Amino acid sequence: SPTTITAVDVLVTSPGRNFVTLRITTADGVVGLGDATLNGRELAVAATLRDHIVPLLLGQDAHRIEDTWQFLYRSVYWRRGPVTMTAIAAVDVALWDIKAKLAGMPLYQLLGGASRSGVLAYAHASGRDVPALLDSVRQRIEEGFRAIRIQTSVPGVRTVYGVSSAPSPTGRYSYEPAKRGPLPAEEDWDSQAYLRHIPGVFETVRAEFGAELPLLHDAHHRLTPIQAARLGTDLEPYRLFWLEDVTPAENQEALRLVRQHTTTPLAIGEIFNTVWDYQTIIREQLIDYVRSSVVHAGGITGLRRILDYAAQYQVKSGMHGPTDISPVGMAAATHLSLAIHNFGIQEYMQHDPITSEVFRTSFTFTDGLLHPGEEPGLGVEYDEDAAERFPYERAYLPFARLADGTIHDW
Ligand SMILES: O=NC(=O)[C@@H](O)[C@H](O)[C@H](O)CO
Ligand SMILES: [Co+2]
Repeated sequence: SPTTITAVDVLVTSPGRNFVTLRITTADGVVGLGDATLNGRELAVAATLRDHIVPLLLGQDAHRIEDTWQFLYRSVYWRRGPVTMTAIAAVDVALWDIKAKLAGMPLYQLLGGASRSGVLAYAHASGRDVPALLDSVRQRIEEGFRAIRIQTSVPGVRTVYGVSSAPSPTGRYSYEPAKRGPLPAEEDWDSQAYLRHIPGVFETVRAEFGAELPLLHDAHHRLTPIQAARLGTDLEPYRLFWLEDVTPAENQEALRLVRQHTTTPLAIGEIFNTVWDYQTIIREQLIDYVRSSVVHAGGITGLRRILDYAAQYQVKSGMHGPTDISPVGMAAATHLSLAIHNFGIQEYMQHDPITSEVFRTSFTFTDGLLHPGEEPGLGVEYDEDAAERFPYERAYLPFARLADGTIHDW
């Protein structure tokens, strides 16, 4: 039939950073794109797709999104996990792209239409010291952002998460955590120094920018539950929009202790990939925002189900949107963020301009709001010739050790 899948290509390219893209083509020549990028383990997903999933897709009907999702989720047998769920996500998003193109409408219309005029985005501001941080906040405000994540260095800690060491070629200070090279970079960490330092940083930022500007902060899994409770309490006077990944959450019950101590809103889950990772923390309302992106949580089909579950408990979306989510993933997120009712906020780190030589997007960022645009489907084109100019180079996320050498969460 015209919607039979006749080609499935796994495309690896590195315009500014590594990306994996799945391209599905039907008999009548309709093309769908899915983002399959898993930062630091890109080739694991590429191999899962190329060696195991592509043979299952050829000859199938591209219209059957739900059945394909259930087939891939259950027939793999070894359920869940970032590699499997990212591979399933790429298939899912590519099929939604095709279906929306066949329907002649932008994907958000197929998901129920717009529930708001635009998608509130937040940007990253960072600085090795507070003056540089304040400049970075000013720059983001000038770019039109209405919500800003604050990350800065910590006295006594040589390196630290979220702070770019030098401007990118475009002068943009966006922070690309993965470093190209044969081995991952080792970073140091000191939770007590961090806990002593951060409240004063927000005191200064609030004094400089006032009480209204929505401020976010990412603790990046580094605190114990009681330390997380301490930080959440100390930050209450600064009324954060959210405090993210405040403690590792494989043990979802750990958030009970944090919740008992603080009213600072909590966001968790960018490294989660199914609703089961969230079941306790959503049902017990231990978090306020679900951080999963479309790319790592089983696609539109997977993430929409997590967010519908979250909506029953007044928990909202806060989709992950770093540079290691490709423009395809960002477009999918923007469509879903526009359509769902329980939208919270959308992370938007802005890719290095070189990325747009491969990915041509039609989503817009205007006056602090993203909009997916009116192109049929996702609204993204992939330039395969350009992609070949940027060969893959292995890159790793850093890891952290404490002063005595003990491995710590990065
Ligand atoms: O909230 N954003 C983050 O935590 C990111 O910077 C993640 O460390 C990277 O995207 C992992 O690839
Ligand atoms: Co984060």
